[in-house]
This record gives sequence, structure tokens and C-alpha cells, in this order.
Amino acid sequence: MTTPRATNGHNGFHSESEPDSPSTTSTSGSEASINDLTNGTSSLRLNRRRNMVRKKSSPMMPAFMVSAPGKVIVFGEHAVVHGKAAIAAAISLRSYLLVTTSSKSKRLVTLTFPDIDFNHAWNIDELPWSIFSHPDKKKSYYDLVTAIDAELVAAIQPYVADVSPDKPSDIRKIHQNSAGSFLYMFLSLGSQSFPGCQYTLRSTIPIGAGLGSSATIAVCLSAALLLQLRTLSGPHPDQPHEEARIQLERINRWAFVYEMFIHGNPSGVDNTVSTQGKAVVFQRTDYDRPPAVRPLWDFPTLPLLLVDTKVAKSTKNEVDKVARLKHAHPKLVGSILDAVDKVTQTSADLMEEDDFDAESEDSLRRVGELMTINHGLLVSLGVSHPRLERVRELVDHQGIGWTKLTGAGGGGCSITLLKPGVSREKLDTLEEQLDREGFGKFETALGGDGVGVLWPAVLKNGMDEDHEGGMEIDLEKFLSAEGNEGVERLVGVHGGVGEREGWKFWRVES
Ligand SMILES: Nc1ncnc2c1ncn2[C@@H]1O[C@H](COP(=O)(O)OP(=O)(O)O)[C@@H](O)[C@H]1O
Ligand SMILES: C[C@@](O)(CCOP(=O)(O)O)CC(=O)O
Repeated sequence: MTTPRATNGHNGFHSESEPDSPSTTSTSGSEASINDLTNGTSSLRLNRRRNMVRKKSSPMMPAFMVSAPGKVIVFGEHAVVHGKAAIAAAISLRSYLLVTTSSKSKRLVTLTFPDIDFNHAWNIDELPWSIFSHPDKKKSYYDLVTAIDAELVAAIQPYVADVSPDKPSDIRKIHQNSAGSFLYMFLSLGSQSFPGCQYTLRSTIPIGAGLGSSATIAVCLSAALLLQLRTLSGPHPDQPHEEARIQLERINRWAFVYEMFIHGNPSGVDNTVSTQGKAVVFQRTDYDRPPAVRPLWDFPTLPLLLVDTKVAKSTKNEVDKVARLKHAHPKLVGSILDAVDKVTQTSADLMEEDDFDAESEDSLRRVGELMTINHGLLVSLGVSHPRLERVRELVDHQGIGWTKLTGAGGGGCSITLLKPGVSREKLDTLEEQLDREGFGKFETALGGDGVGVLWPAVLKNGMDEDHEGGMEIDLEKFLSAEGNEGVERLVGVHGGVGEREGWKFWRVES
């Protein structure tokens, strides 16, 4: 567990437009977090005084945004749920969350997820705060929560039950799951004095395709809530790496809670890579302790083709399937999982070798062979799908690379490592075939930034209507941006025009 850091006057979110930002204390958070953060009564008094000043000068937080990337698992999915290692890398497809605060008298907290046609508001004063703030249950922002509490889930049930009553039951279930996971995190972290606010999310990541869409929502909501509670410091460009790492760990811990609610038994690899970005070797051997996460700083720029089968899958179902198989054949499935682990470790070693060259045929062939083996092992665990096998068949037929499923399988996406020097003609033939057969194709760079913050929600460059002082992103603009391109153009961390001025990231690279 991370020890809570004492206040140093430089915590809290740093922003030019926020008159009194440097503080660790919570204007809207619980008393517990004030006590946890301060070193004795004098600093407590000082912080209370700061809060009073802030309340007078800045009664409402400015609208702000948070963004988190999707991921591909390059090696080790499923085995990672059973304590083995996995390698995952952030991709350039991202989710974007706009947080708008209402005036004090408005007591609604609203969740707006237009991508899944979900919108719901709750009266903050009617939520079950008493059970969540009971001393036996109350969690702090820095706690490591490793299990979902059944009593707390029961307490939020009445608030989830009336969500989307007119939707078909399968859609309703998804909405209720979103509502439940959000309320669980909101009630665990917040307090009744929380201001009315709206969380609006748009994503460029295909949903349920194995690219970690749910983890990006978990990361965005976790970061947003922790920022609202003023329990995070930065991000700012000169922030020491160790301090940045602590902030990321806090975000990641609560993102994991959200994922546990959605998926039941996640490994945590998705939320970890979405939080910290780039590429990592991830392993969680003991669920009561934080996972071992080793960043791969020099992760090679692998020539990857990402194909979407457009077959929807459920991560929970696929994970349950493997658990059942393991239960039925413990030794056999145990050996398969061990073999996946070996593949992952071998690949990590290989890619970290000094003479590994992402453009050389020999280096790529060795990684490619490991991908083929990993896919074969996943097939034996029963998590492939005929459409995934079809992609593999088409790629193999052209002889242009090595393919494996990525993520939970059962549909979703595959990745193909392309051989160097593949002719344009062969690639075109493959792409035409994929197109004809209804597959989707993504171009995405691997190893991008993790969670980012735009505070306030004002961008300084990138759009036509940009003018001096920047362009404010309001709810209307955000909701009316057309499709993925519109979202990227409006608020994208790169926006197709290179690094966007305004977005900031916690950087831990040494
Ligand atoms: N854009 C989105 N808006 C709202 N909820 C989303 C969005 N994308 C994903 N989700 C949530 O995540 C779930 C999909 O998660 P999961 O099955 O793990 O797929 P993935 O492989 O994409 O992470 C959805 O059912 C929904 O609850
Ligand atoms: C199958 C698994 O290893 C990865 C799931 O990824 P996704 O939800 O399909 O993006 C599950 C996990 O790691 O929690």
C-alpha cells in the first residue's frame, strides 16, 4: 500500500486558471481524506483556511477532461488472470471524458454515455452514503481494494434497478452494469457534500472488441473523481517521476475496482496499461498485493495490423470459460498456462535484447513464431472464434505475417505482425479480402501516452474556430462532434495535428 503523502503545498491540481489550486485537501471530499493527508492540526487548520478562501473565490470547478488509451495484449491474455505474465501496449484509440460541475443548488449526478445510448441522473442526497461511510466500509483514495463488497453492491441495487426501464434486456443489463460500477466508485470515494456534476464519455475504441474499452472508462472515471477530490498532484511537466508514479498508482487502484465490478475477475492488465501508457510486462501473482509492472521503455515499433472480426464478445464469459476448463482439467490447463507464461517471458527477453531490430527479418520472425504459439495455446483453451481463424487463414494464405487473437477472444480483434518487405500488392489483396468479408481494420500506433488531463477544458490549437485564448470544449460541442474523427478533431490528444496544447500527462519514464 502506498503511504499517504503529507501535504507539501504543491499537491492538488495545478492550473493557471485555478486561483488557489495548490492543496491536497478535498473541497468536496470526505473529512477522512483531509485527516489522512495532513500532518497534524496546524496543517489541517491551514488547509481549512485555504478551503474557505477557495470556496469564496472559486465556487465551481471549471469543466475539465480526462482521456485514457485502449490497449492490445501482445502476449499472455487469459494466462494473466491466473497469475502468469502478459505484455500489453497502449494504442492511439482513446476514450474522452468531459466533467462539468453544476451550481451548488443542483444536486444531480449524471452519467451520459452516448456511445451506448445511456443517460441517467441520481439525486446525490438520496444515495446510500451512510453505509458507504460506515467505519467498517469506508475506503480512502489511496486504499488498495481487492474485492467488491457484496453488502455495498446490495445497497446500490435500488439505484441501479430503475435504470433504462424501456430498453431491451441485454442493453439494459449493460446500462445497469455501467451505472452500478460508477455508483460503487462514486460512493466509495465521494461524500454527500460532492457537487452536482455530469460525466459525459465518448470513445473512439470499438466496444467489446478486445481493445480494453471498459478499462479506459474505468481509468477516466477514477482519474476524474480523484481530481475532483483534489487527491492528485499534477500532472505538470516538471513533476518528479516518483511523484507522477504515485498519482498513476492511485488512479489505477480505483480503475481496478471499476473493472472488478464490470468483469468479476479481471487481472488488472487493461487498466494498468491504460493508466500508464507505453508498454508493460504485467503479472499479478497475489491478488491482495499490487501487481508487478515492468515498463518496456524501448518497446519496438512493431509493424502490426489490427483486424476487428466485428463479432461481439463478453470478456466475463471468455474468462469464465477458461476457469471452467481449468477446473475440469487442472493439470493440463495448468501446463498450457505455464507454456503461455514461457512464451511471454521469452518474448519480453527477446524484445529487450540489445540487437533486437524491429526492421530485421530475423528479429520479427522470432517474435512472430512466439505469437503463433501463443495463439495456438489460446485456441486450445477454447477462446478463439471461426472469424478469428478466418483472419489467420487469409494472412497465412498470403504468407505475409503471424497472427494471434488479442484480448479475451470469442470474437473481437486479432493482431498480425507483418513480415518486413511485404509487397504492397499482397497487402492490398489481403485488405480487399478482409473488406469483402466484413472485417474492420485499424491503424493504430503502439506505446502511446497513458491517462491525460485537460484542465480546464480549453484547447489552444488544432481546430478551425480556434482563436486567441483557446477553444472551450462545452457539452454541446462534445456531444455533437461527428463520429470518431469528429471526437479526435475536437478534443483528441493529438487531433491529427501533432501534440495538442493543453493535454498533460503524468510521465514516469526515466
Ligand atoms: N464508449 C463506451 N461508452 C460506455 N460504455 C462503454 C464504452 N465502451 C465500453 N463500455 C463498457 O465496457 C463494456 C465492454 O467491455 P469488455 O467486454 O471488457 O470489452 P473490451 O474488450 O472492449 O474492454 C461495455 O459493455 C460497456 O459497459
Ligand atoms: C482475457 C483478459 O486477459 C484480457 C481481456 O481483455 P479485453 O476485455 O478483451 O479487452 C482478461 C484480463 O486480463 O482481465
